[in-house]
Amino acid sequence: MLSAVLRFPLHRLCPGPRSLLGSHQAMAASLGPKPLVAVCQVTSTPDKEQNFSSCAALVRAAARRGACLVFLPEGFDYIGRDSAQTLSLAESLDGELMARYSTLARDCGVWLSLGGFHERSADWPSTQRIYNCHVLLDQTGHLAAAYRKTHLCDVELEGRVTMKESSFTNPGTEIVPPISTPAGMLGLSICYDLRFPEISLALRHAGAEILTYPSAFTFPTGSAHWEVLLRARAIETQCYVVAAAQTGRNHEGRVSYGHTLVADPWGTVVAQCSEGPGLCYAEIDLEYLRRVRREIPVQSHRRADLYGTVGLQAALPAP
Ligand SMILES: O=C(O)CNC(=O)[C@H](CS)NC(=O)CCC(=O)C(=O)O
Repeated sequence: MLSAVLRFPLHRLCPGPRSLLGSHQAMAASLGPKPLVAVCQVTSTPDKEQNFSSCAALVRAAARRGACLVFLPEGFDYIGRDSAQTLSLAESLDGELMARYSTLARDCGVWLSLGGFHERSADWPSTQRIYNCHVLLDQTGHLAAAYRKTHLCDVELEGRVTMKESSFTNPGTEIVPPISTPAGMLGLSICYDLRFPEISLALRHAGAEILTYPSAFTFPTGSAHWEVLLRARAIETQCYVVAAAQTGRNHEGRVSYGHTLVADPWGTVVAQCSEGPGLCYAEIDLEYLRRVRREIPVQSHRRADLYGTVGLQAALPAP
């Protein structure tokens, strides 16, 4: 049976991947419509089945609107009540849940950024810890990239927030070079990584045009830091910044800050979700990005002779 989404012209607003289009100049000359991205805000719970239905409904709605790349937040698969439950629900990248997302990407013909999948890897039997893995699927459902969160959130705000991600998660050991997507070159990070400008600069040096921070921020830290940090990363790197977020009550003991947003390379918030689960959309204008970079060429004004080469030493190839 044909699913409902197939009745809609899915690729109306989506040019093909950069690699198929050739150089930046060819892209600029192509005068096609600007790629549209969709950013999802959800309230994941420990119920994986329910979370999948909610996320899939948002992805289908985004595909109907013509988005070519859809972003889901950290913990899109589930948010566990405690670390024991979080560990017990985790799957591998070739498990059942990823297979369902792969089918979803293929059926809808969209790329999926699945931030913060709880991944059981080959070292699970020995470490009994998981990875916090940002999975990127292409529009045929194939794995385009996987980045494992490198900065783990071990934070204690006295009497308010206790997070000890390292007690159940192994840190990732590498940064992943930006990936060519139909919306632009995409650099992958996750949540707490947002606090480290070094990784954003490393991705920028390696050619990123869009940085993404799928997140599950706490309320006290989110209300003080979320938008400021996201806009700062956008301004410093002159990239689009896309941040899908968990919102609301995930379970009895946890509330997430929400405020899913997209900032453009000038730092302007160009899309934002309101309260509760939902979607926001943004056009990615790479002509505008290039203008911002031309007008304020910070990248060529850096004084590595004075303060070293933050981000440049990363083991990433230059574009
Ligand atoms: O554990 C899961 O299931 C999903 N992962 C998370 O919720 C992670 C680790 S506990 N949360 C953050 O990194 C919040 C960062 C934050 O709030 C800040 O930097 O202020």
